[in-house]
Amino acid sequence: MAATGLRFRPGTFLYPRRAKPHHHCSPQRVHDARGRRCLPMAKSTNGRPQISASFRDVAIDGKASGDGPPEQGGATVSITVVGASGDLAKKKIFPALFALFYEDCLPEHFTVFGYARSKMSDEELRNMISLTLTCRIDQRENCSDKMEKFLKRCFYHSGQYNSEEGFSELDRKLKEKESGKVPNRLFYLSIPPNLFVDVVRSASRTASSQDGWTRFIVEKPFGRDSESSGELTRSLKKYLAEEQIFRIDHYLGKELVENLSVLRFSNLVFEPLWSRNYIRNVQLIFSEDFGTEGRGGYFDNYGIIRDIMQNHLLQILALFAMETPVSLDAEDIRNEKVKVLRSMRKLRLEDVVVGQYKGHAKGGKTYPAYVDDPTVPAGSLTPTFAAAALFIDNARWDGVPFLMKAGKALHTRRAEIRVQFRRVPGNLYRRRSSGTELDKAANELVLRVQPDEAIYLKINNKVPGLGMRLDSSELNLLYSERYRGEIPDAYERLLLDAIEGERRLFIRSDELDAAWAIFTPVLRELEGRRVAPELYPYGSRGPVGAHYLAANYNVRWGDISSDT
Ligand SMILES: NC(=O)C1=CN([C@@H]2O[C@H](COP(=O)(O)OP(=O)(O)OC[C@H]3O[C@@H](n4cnc5c(N)ncnc54)[C@H](OP(=O)(O)O)[C@@H]3O)[C@@H](O)[C@H]2O)C=CC1
Ligand SMILES: O=C1O[C@H](COP(=O)(O)O)[C@@H](O)[C@H](O)[C@H]1O
Repeated sequence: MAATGLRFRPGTFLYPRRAKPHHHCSPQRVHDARGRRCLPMAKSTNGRPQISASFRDVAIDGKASGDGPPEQGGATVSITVVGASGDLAKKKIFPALFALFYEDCLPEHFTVFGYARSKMSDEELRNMISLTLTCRIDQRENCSDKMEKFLKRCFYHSGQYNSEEGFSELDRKLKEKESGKVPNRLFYLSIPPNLFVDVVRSASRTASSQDGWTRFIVEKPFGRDSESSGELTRSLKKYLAEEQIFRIDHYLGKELVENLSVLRFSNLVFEPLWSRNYIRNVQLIFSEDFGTEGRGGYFDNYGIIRDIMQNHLLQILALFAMETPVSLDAEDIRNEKVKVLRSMRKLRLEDVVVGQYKGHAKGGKTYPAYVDDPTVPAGSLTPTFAAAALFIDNARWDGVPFLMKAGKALHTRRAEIRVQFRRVPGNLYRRRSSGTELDKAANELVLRVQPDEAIYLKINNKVPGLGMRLDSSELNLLYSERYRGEIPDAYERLLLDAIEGERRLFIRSDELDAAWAIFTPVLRELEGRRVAPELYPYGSRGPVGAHYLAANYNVRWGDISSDT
C-alpha cells in the first residue's frame, strides 16, 4: 500500500495494530534518550552543532529582541498563522502543526494563534481546524485525545493586516498565554503577497518578542521578477533582519528532495559520475492532473514559470548541481546553491516552450479550458505549461542540458528528477538490446519525488536464458516497501526547522536574486511580445513543442519514452 497521503481520522476504519514506528530525525536533529522525540542540535557560536533541548537560537538583531539564554524549561513558542481562515492554513499549516504535536516535536509549552480579518471565536477556529486534522494511519493511538489537547492550545484573534492596533491586541493575548516564560514568536504569513509588508510592519512593531526570537515565514510568490522581488526584500528588511525571514519553498521539505544530498554525498558510486563526463542531461519534471480550478485569479498573474519553475524546480536543480558544501550548516549549503545559480545562463526565449490547456471531453466527461475559469480574464495568454532548457556554465556542467517541464491539467500527477547518463562507449552489447534505440542502452537514475516516492536506476541486464539478449531493468528502491510509516508532509519538516532556527531549507535573499536573474529576461520577452501559448487538451501529455525543444539538444523526455 502506498504510504503517502493516507491518514487516519478518529472513527474511520482501523488498520491492524502495529508497533509505533521509530521516528526519524533530520540530520540537524537528534533523538532523545527514548528515541521518540527529535531534539534540535543547537548551534554554538562557531556554527558547529551541539546537542540541546532548548529552543535557544542565534540572536536576532536589535530591531526585534534580545538573545539572552532562556532559563532551562523557561521558554515558550507562539505560532501565529496570519491568514488563518485561508486555504493553505486549513489544508497544510494547521495539520502540520498538529502532526508535529502528535510526534512530540513541538516544545513543551507552545500556543497556536490564528489571525485574519474574518470574525471567529476560539471555538469556531477550533472547529474549522478540526475538520482538516488527521492522524497518521500508523499512529492512531490516542488520536482523538491528542487532537483535543492540541485544539485547546489554539486561539484566534481577528484583525486587519495593516493594523498595529490589531497586532498589539494580539501581543497582549500572546503575553497572557506565554505566562512569564521567555517568549519566542513565529509568524506564518499565509496571505496573498500584497499583504506581506503590511503584516510585517505592523507585527514586527507591536508583536515582536522582547526577550526571545521573532521569525516570519513568508510564503511564495516572492515577487514577479528581479525588480519586484528586490523591492519586496528591501521592504521586509526595513523591519526584519535577514535571519528573521524564512522564505519557504515547500518542495525543499519533501523527503526525496531532502534525500538528494544524502544520495550524492554519502554514496561513493554516485558522486564520481555527477558531472558532464558521465551525465548527458538532467530532467526536472512536474505535472499535475488538475487545472487551476479555484486558484485561477492568483495563477493568472504568475503563470507556471513563476509558480513552479523559478522556485520548486530551480531549487531542486541547485541542490542537484551544487558543489560539495563545506558542511551541512545552512550557510555552507546556501553558499553553494547561490554559486551554482549564479553560474547559470539566463534562459533564452528559443529555449522555452509555453502551453495552455484547452477544454476537452472524454468518456462522457467534460474538462474546462484554463480560460473557462471565471476568475481568469478572457483571452489570457498565461502559460499553464512550460518546458525549458537551462545550462550551467561551470566546469562540472558545461554543455549539459538541464531540461525542465511543468504543467497543470496533464495526464498524471508526478514530480521527478531524471538523470540520463551517457552511452557506454563501444558498447559490446549494443546489438543485443531488445529494442533498436540506443537510448535504451543508457542508464537512467530516477528520483520520484511524488507520488509513491522511489529511487530507481535503469540498468541493462541479461534476460535469463541460454541466449544473450539484454533488456532494460530497474534497481528499485520503492519507499513504501522499504520503509514503514507515513512520510511526513513537507510543511511539517519546514515548520519544525523554522521553530528550531534551522535555515538550511529556506531561501536566502541572494539565492532569490540569482533565481530571478535566470528567468526575468525571458518572462519579460514572453509577456512583452505576447507570445501565444500552444494549446493542449486537458488531461493530455502537454504541447508537442516540448519534444522539439528536447530534440534540439538530442534528448528524449524520460517520462515519455517509458511510463516508469
Ligand atoms: N493554497 C495553496 O495551495 C498554496 C498557497 N501558497 C501561498 O500561500 C499564501 C496563502 O495562500 P491561500 O491560503 O491559498 O490564500 P487565500 O486566498 O485563501 O488567502 C488567505 C487569507 O487571506 C485573506 N485574504 C485573501 N484575499 C485577501 C485580500 N484581497 N485582501 C485582504 N485579505 C485577503 C483571507 O482572510 P480574511 O478575509 O479572513 O482576512 C484569506 O482567508 C499565498 O501567498 C499563496 O500564494 C503557496 C503554495 C500553495
Ligand atoms: O506551490 C505550489 O505547489 C502546488 C503543488 O504542490 P504539491 O506539494 O501538491 O506538489 C501547486 O499546485 C501550486 O500551483 C503551487 O503554487
